[in-house]
Amino acid sequence: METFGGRLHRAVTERGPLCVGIDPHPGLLARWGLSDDVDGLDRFARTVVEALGDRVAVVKPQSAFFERFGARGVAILESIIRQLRESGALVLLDVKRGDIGSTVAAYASAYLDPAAPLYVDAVTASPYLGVGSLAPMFELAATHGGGVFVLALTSNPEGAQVQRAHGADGRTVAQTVIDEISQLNAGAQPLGSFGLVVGATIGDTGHDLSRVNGPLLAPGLGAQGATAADLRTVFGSSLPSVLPSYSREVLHAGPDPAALRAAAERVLADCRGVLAD
Ligand SMILES: O=c1ccn([C@@H]2O[C@H](COP(=O)(O)O)[C@@H](O)[C@H]2O)c(=O)[nH]1
Repeated sequence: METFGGRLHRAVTERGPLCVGIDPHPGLLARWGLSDDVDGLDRFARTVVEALGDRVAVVKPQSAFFERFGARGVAILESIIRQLRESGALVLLDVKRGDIGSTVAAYASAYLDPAAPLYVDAVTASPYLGVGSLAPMFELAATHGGGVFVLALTSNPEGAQVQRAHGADGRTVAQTVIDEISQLNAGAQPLGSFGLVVGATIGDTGHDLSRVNGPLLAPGLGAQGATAADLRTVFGSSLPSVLPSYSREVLHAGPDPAALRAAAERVLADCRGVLAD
C-alpha cells in the first residue's frame, strides 16, 4: 500500500505544488449568481470539481460551508469527495477535528476508514487536546495510506497567543507540535504522511521546521494577504515541502470553468517560481 506521503509526492510531481480549497462562502455564491441554498452549494462545488479535479494535486473542501446546510449539505460534500477522487485529485478535508482519544477514534473512522461515506485522503486536525490525543487518527491513517495535517502556526492573527506561548521546557506550543509530528515522520521516504498547517501570513517566527519530513500546508495566500514571495520568509530551507493553498483567490475567478483553471494556473506559476528557488 502506498503511503499518503508517497501519493502526495507523486501528485505534486505530476500536477504541481498546489492545493485549491472549495469554500462556498455566501458572498461567493452571490458573486457566481447562485442562490444561498443547497442548489447553489451543489452547483458551486460541482463547477469547481469539474474545472479543477483533473489538474490540481490536492483539493481541500472546507467542511463548514457544507455543514451549514445540514444533512443535504453533507450529502453534497460526500458526493463531491467521490467525484474528486475519481478525477485523480487527492482530497484533504478541512474539518480541524480534535478531542479526547476515544472520540478522536470515531473521527478517524468517519474520515480515514475506506469504508466510511466521507472517506478522504487526508484531514486537518487540531492538537489543542494534546498531539497524543490524535494518535487514533495517526494510526488509522497509517493503516490505510491516509494523511493528517495538524495545526501548528495558523494563518489568523489570533493564533499566535496560544501557539507561540512558551511551555516549561522553553519551547513554544507550536514547536512542541512540530517536534511531535517530526518524530512520526522520521525515516519516511519520499515524504512522511503527517503534515503541519503553517500559515503563509506569519512571517519569520524562528520556528524550526527542518526535521518535519512531511508536507507543510500553507493557507493564507491571496484573500488573507500573503503572496507566494512570503513563502520564502516563512519557510526558508523547508520550501521544498510546502503545499501552497488558495481558496477565495481562485474561486473569485468563477463560475467560468476556463477562468477557474486560468486562476489556478496563475497561482501555481507564482508558487513554482518561489518553490523552485
Ligand atoms: O491556519 C489556517 C488553517 C486553515 N485555513 C483554512 O484555509 C482556507 C483559506 O481560505 P482563503 O479563502 O484562501 O483565505 C479556509 O478554508 C480556512 O478555514 C486557514 O485559512 N488558515
